[in-house]
Parts: sequence; C-alpha cells; structure tokens
Amino acid sequence: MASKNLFLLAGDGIGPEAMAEVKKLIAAMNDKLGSGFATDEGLVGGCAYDAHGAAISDADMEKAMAADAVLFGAVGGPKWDKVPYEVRPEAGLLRLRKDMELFANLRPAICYPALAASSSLKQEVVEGLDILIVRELTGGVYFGEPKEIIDLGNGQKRGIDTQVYDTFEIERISGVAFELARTRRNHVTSMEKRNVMKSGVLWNEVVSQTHKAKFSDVKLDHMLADAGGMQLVRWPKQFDVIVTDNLFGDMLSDVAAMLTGSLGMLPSASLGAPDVKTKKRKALYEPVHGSAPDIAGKGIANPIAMIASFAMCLRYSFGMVAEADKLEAAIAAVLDDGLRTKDIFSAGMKEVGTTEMGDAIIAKFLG
Ligand SMILES: NC(=O)C1=CN([C@@H]2O[C@H](COP(=O)(O)OP(=O)(O)OC[C@H]3O[C@@H](n4cnc5c(N)ncnc54)[C@H](O)[C@@H]3O)[C@@H](O)[C@H]2O)C=CC1
Ligand SMILES: CC(C)CC(=O)C(=O)O
Ligand SMILES: [Mg+2]
Repeated sequence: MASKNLFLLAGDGIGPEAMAEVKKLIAAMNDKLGSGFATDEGLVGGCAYDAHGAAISDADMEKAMAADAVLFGAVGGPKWDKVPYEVRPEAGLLRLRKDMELFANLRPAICYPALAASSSLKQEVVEGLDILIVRELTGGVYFGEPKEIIDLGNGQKRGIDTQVYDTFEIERISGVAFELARTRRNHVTSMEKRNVMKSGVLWNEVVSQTHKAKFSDVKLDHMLADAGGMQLVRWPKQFDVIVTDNLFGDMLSDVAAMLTGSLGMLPSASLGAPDVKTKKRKALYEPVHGSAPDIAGKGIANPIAMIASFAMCLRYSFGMVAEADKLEAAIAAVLDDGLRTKDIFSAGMKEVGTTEMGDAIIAKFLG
C-alpha cells in the first residue's frame, strides 16, 4: 500500500500533549490495521522561534507543502509575548494557511449526547446540535494590506488592519458551504456586516449570486454577524451550515465550541482547492483551541479536538470514511462511559487526564 504521508506540527503548550494521543493512534492503526501512515515531524510556533528565529522554517514549510496532510497542534504562549510581531508564534500558522492556500476552514460543532446535560446552556438548547461553520481562511482582515502601526508624530499612533475580499474568494468559499449543505440539511446561513462594511455588502451580493447561479436547491439565509452570535447561543439548532469571513468565523466558532461543552471538543479541517490533475487538495487539520498556557504541562488537556481533527483527516484527505466514522463513534462511546477531562467534568463522572482519555478512545476504536 502506498504511504500516506503525514507531517506533524505539534507546536506549543498543550499542542504536543494532544498530538501525543494522535501519534499513539497512528502507531496503533499502522500496527493493528496496516493503515500505512508515514509520519515526519517539524517545529511551528514558539518552539520554532526558539530553535531558528522563525515561527516556521522554510524547510518545514516545504515538508508541509509536500505532505498528503498536515496535523497541527497549537501555537503561542506568554513566553513569546515580546518577540517581534512578524515572527510571533501565530505567524507560523498564518503562513501555513496562506502558502498552502487553505481557504476553507470547516469547523463542525457537534454536541455529543453524553455532554448535553453538562453544557452551560440549557440541555434542550444544545441536545442534538450538529452545525458546521465554514470560515474563509486566507483573506479578510487577518491578511489585508496595509497592516501596520504608524506614528502620527503628535504623540499618537494609529493601528491599521484592512478587511479586503475579492469576488473569487467569496465565490469559492460559498461554493464549499453550499456543496457541504447538500450533504447535510441543505441550509446555508451567510453572516457578514453589510450594514457597516463594504466588504460585507460585496459578501452578501456574491453569496446570493453564487446561490442563484449554481445552488438554488439549497435554502439560503443572510444574517448580520453580531445577530448571528446572539442566535448561536439563543437557539443554535436553527443553523445547519454557516458561511462567514475569517474574523467572524474565528469568533463565532469559539462561541460554537462552548455549545459543545468546551473548546477542547472542537476539531477543524483547513482545505485548499482540489488540484486540477490529481484532484488531491492540500489540507491541514487542527483543533480550534489554542495552546492553553493556563493548563499546559499538567496532563489535563482534552485531546478530543485533536483526535477528532484526525478523524476529519481520515475522511477528507484519505477517503477513510469507515475509519473516521468509527473514530468519532469511539469518542462518543468513551463519553457515554462517563470519562471526562477536567474541562467537561460534571458530578458523577470519572475525571481522567489527557493520556487516559486518549488511551480509552484508541481502545474503543480498535475494539
Ligand atoms: N490554532 C492555534 O494555534 C491558536 C493559538 N492561539 C494562541 O494560544 C494562546 C492562548 O490563547 P487563549 O486565548 O488562552 O485560547 P486557548 O484556546 O488556548 O484557551 C482558552 C481557554 O480554553 C481552555 N482550553 C483550550 N483548549 C483546551 C483543551 N484542549 N482542553 C481543556 N481546556 C482547553 C484553556 O485552558 C483556556 O482556559 C495565545 O497565544 C493564542 O494566540 C489561540 C487560538 C488558536
Ligand atoms: C492565527 C490563530 C491564532 C487565530 C485563531 O484564533 C484561529 O484561527 O482560531
Ligand atoms: Mg480562534
């Protein structure tokens, strides 16, 4: 069987702790199922800065570009608060997204039945929740130029970030959202702020045109992004697929994470366009959470977001749908058994650390 080349970038903080569980899973799949994964590892974020003064080296960037899929942990932390902005840990992730042209970030928020009662929201609000946020990932205010702080010379400075979207960027991300909606409940809600932003006006226009031209069978709603945030906590089950820009998608998916119980539960897939000849797409899989410096090194991080990101990798990069389904079922089963990391703990459940949670999921998956 041809190797499936995975490039692992564990990063900082809880990144390596969560990645360790996926590494065990990959080894077990190779050993017990003959899955044929070949892995290589590199540095990203603060650890890369410490090693070679950049948030990711050119050599590791090349490996990421050549891999069938990249698995990414998390970057950042207070240790690097004072490093120059251009080489801060988060710049490594932004470079990966930009250089690999990973324009589509899929962030599913699923409330596992076992966690419905322990949400900070009422059980009936989150029970059965299954929404998908499709976030544009290579444009918008995170990348627009100019992006600078200028000295106004009067004791004042001006910080500038620029929100820019071109038609093709909105067309391709909304196309992804409509196509995915067809495989789900056939409903897309597009979120922007057309009431105050020109880019929002264009976003709204292009999503509507794309819908009319190619996807009129899908139900489309438009919602202002601030109202969308409110609706996500009021009645999230009204949504199926949400399509939105880079900044709003970042914020709304953190909100959605808490509907599922914890940021430690939310996986994501960042995908590029399929290659015209090979049909293969560049892809990076990462949990939605960051490096969680407050709990790093304590062995208590929830590895589920990272493990579920690997399930997305099996599904989207390797077509291993049965294995992806089985891995997601193993996560649900372990939660049904009452195992909980600290972030999702509630009375009567069994509190476990990162390693125990990982081991239990792997055992269910293989069992
Ligand atoms: N993709 C990435 O690498 C991201 C990196 N960051 C970076 O991470 C650093 C910390 O950022 P924060 O705002 O604190 O966000 P964060 O996501 O790291 O943590 C927010 C809260 O959620 C908890 N949490 C997150 N993941 C968890 C998990 N797997 N298990 C249990 N609890 C978990 C943390 O303990 C913390 O209380 C910053 O440097 C930030 O820039 C933030 C978001 C994404
Ligand atoms: C570059 C990242 C740290 C931004 C972020 O929070 C995210 O993509 O979720
Ligand atoms: Mg974020």
